[in-house]
Amino acid sequence: MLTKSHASKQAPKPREGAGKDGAGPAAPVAGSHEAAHDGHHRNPVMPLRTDWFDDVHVNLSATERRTATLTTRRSVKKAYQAAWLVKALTCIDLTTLAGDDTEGRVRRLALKARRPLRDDIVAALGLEDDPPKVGAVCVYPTMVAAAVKALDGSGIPVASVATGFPSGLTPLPQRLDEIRYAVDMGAAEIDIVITRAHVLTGQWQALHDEVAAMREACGAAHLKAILGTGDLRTLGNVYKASMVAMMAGADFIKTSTGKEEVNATLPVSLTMVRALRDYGERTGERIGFKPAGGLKTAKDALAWLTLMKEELGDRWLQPDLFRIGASSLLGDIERQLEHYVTGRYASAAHHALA
Ligand SMILES: O=C[C@H](O)COP(=O)(O)O
Repeated sequence: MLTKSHASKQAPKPREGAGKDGAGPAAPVAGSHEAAHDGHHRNPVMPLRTDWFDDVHVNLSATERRTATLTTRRSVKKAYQAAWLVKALTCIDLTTLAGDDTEGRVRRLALKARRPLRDDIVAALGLEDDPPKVGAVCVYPTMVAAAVKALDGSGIPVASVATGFPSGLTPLPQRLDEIRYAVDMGAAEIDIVITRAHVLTGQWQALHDEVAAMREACGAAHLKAILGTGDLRTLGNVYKASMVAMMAGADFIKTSTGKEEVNATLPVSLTMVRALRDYGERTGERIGFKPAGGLKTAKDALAWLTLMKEELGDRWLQPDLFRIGASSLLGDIERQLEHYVTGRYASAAHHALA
């Protein structure tokens, strides 16, 4: 599905200052040994290397065939499904990004983030000693302060969208200011949106410069780069935009805003995950992946967990490298877990929030 003129199977050694093919240094230009305030390693910025993707072509039908098997094969056996669903829950970026958001809604979401499962379900699963919580709460910049306050002491980070989300079409200085505002308010993660026009017109240096500037504005906060894949037209563009975002220091690459006509799909996700794997092979960096937008069912969560496990291995099933961005996924996961422990389904209204 991905073809390159050079042999992609030759897995290069992790970076120690030199690029894979010896054609030039892959050394970082900033922050090589940086850690975020939570102690996690940061992906350093490296110069743009278009030769890493110039000759990459992504075969759409092969990609679709590969992803079709993810949902038909029984990769996750029934007995393990409950454990996988709990795992998925810990990787959710519990999100509210609506025009009618209020601080009250954000506080209710934070309560749900702290205790995403009812106590009786937690007890029946034998998880009382270490009850699960979600990966992060994701909100608009003006809601960050309320979210930080409501999550105080929980260890759950607040993620903020920024940079003129969802279109990203406000002037760059304002977009950078928006990042700094969200960080000042206490956001530990910033979900930026890229300028899709840079991808559609092949302006890779402009895209690199933009994301690198955003990363600098993030300071110690992690940068998650939303590609808006539904706007990018081809899987080749998705691969290239993923590569450039990672070169510019993105700690995570994320599919969608949830506001495009087409949001997270498995073929797009496979393409991004392959880019992430190729980038890791060339540089030694572990980049996170966040599918987002339109993911609503436990079945969706299992499909994406299977993708991560099969393509990248168990290390990418942890919230520091995998998140699912969703405003309405938690309810179905809770419903399925309730069914697992009680043998019956409650009505959806019982799991109305998130
Ligand atoms: O970043 C997360 C997305 O905005 C969530 O999209 P969703 O509302 O379709 O779940």
